[in-house]
Amino acid sequence: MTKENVLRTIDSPADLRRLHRSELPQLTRELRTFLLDSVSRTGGHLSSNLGVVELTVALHYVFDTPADRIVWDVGHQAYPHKILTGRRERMRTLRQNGGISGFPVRTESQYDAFGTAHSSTSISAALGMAVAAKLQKVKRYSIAVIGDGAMSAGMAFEAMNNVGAAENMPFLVILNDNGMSISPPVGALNACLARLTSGRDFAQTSTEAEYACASTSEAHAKGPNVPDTLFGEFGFHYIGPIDGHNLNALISALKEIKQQPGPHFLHVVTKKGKGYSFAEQDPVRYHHSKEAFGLKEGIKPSSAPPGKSYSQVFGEWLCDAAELDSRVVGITPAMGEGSGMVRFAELFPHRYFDVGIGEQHAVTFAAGLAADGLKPVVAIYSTFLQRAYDQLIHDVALQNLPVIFAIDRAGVVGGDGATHLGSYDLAFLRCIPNMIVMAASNENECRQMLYTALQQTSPTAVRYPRGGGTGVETERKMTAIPIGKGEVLRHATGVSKIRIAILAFGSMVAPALGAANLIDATVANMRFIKPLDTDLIYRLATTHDAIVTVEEGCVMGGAGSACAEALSALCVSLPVLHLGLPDHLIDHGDPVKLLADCGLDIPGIAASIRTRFQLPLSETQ
Ligand SMILES: Cc1ncc(C[n+]2csc(CCOP(=O)(O)OP(=O)(O)O)c2C)c(N)n1
Ligand SMILES: CC(=O)[C@@H](O)[C@H](O)COP(=O)(O)O
Ligand SMILES: [Mg+2]
Repeated sequence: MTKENVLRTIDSPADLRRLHRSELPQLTRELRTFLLDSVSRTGGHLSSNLGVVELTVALHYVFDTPADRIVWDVGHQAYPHKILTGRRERMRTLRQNGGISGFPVRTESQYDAFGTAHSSTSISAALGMAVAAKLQKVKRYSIAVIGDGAMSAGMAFEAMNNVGAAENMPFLVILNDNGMSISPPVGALNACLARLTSGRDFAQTSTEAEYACASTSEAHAKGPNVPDTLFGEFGFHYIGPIDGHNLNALISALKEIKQQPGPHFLHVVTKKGKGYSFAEQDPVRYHHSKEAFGLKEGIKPSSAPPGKSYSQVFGEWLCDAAELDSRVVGITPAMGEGSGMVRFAELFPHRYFDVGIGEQHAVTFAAGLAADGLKPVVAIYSTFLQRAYDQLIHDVALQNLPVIFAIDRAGVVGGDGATHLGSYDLAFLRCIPNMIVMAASNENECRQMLYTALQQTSPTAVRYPRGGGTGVETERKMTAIPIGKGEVLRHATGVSKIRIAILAFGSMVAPALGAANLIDATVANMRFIKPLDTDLIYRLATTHDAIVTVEEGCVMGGAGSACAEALSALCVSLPVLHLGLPDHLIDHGDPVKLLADCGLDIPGIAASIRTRFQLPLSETQ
């Protein structure tokens, strides 16, 4: 091969497996260069991918994919895997409308054995696959690749607790230990891993190959019942830790593992951001880039949109609230940066709890804090709150504990796509007794709603979308909003023959106002999904000919459904149109376009109303 052309010849792992082992180092160099170039053009997850280049090459080199199954935990590190499994050219479409996903998706490729994006599912899924292979008498390997951050979640431990189901089976868990979650790691497991990696003098050179082989055989010599680490206690043959950038060591270890019955646990140590100095130095910033960036310059802070994001508004409010009330504590399940809590963590280190990836624990931990007199604020993305649903009901709501849920990324999120869609929170929160649920229509209202939440003695949720809002300034002064009260922002002027009232929720208030200007409708900012302002609904329903509800959440069971239930209970009958996120998955892409595709922008809302109520264009423009 001539220089710099190996990657071009790899259209599938079968091509990779035809390479001579001596050609692999060049392939990994080209793969890393291609990855960097590609992500710098599209944006997306970077540091984690840079860290698994050698591991990905080694896995596809040693194992017979797609027959052998690889489950990538979270899947944000699966870009090298995508590049090597026939999607090299499509990387330029990554996370864009109609392009390939930033996560493994079964329908995208036969090499994506299992869809991931929410963390810590890989061991369970791969274990299921191993057992399925055995029951179906198929010979194939099942492999979970899980990061040290994802490993700390309850699900990973539930799966390991069940690993006896894979006794003597070709089952392998690879722990990719880069000593980082998105943020620096937290917790006892991390400390345990740090002891493992520092306690053993694992070499950084080719001698590691021998080390890996030796320790594999050693593990087998001991037999499955001899624990040598925490993972050994669970029943794995523990191998490692080995240098995850040493291709020879990786290949030797994997080949050795392949020869022996499982379950195996291979502990590899990698560097997040490997090979790109900006990312190596600042893996937190380079975990993910929202957009394209110059490789020489790196990600610029100036690329942030003008105005405050909702996460910033939340973070500022949290600092102010903590200043005012010493009972306020902030909790994040491993999303401190994304949730806007960096300043709070600096100012109030003893009142800041990054509990690692552990949404269930975060919520019940908050319930405990609230039970004993504190004011816990759980900052959580809508999509990740799904994981703590029972804790929300059983531990918080049933005991009516005043936990505040600051629900970020509610609605369409953009590049992360269907797995991260914050579509369901309104529907799944509004049916829980004792809950108060608000949706912020702009940044200032978000601040005031959070303040309102702090005054409550019941569990209270404030939801807001990813990114910025309307750009309004936040007032320093905080005033509680009357519970369960909406407000009319615009009155129809009477130009239209059909008098329409739009009941708008949260982020849909602004586009609803825009649409109302086109079709001449009344617009109410409902503010509360629960308790709903039924007086306002009654007043509007009895003075208008039709009601339209608009929300950035699933139409089924959401805020609009709550309004329909209220109308029915009030015995008011009139035509109602519900607008919101449809009953199908919303893929990745530009969030503005995705919302427009759902008819949730100004022209879309106006068009849906015109069509439904047969408003002539001439009458309403
Ligand atoms: C249930 C869940 N909570 C939070 C996240 C957000 N998240 C994505 S990657 C990540 C860090 C994962 O760390 P690790 O597994 O060590 O992988 P690394 O990024 O270090 O490669 C987090 C917190 C998620 N995807 N799923
Ligand atoms: C993979 C994952 O879950 C996170 O990295 C997520 O992509 C972050 O999303 P935000 O960019 O919205 O914080
Ligand atoms: Mg990690």
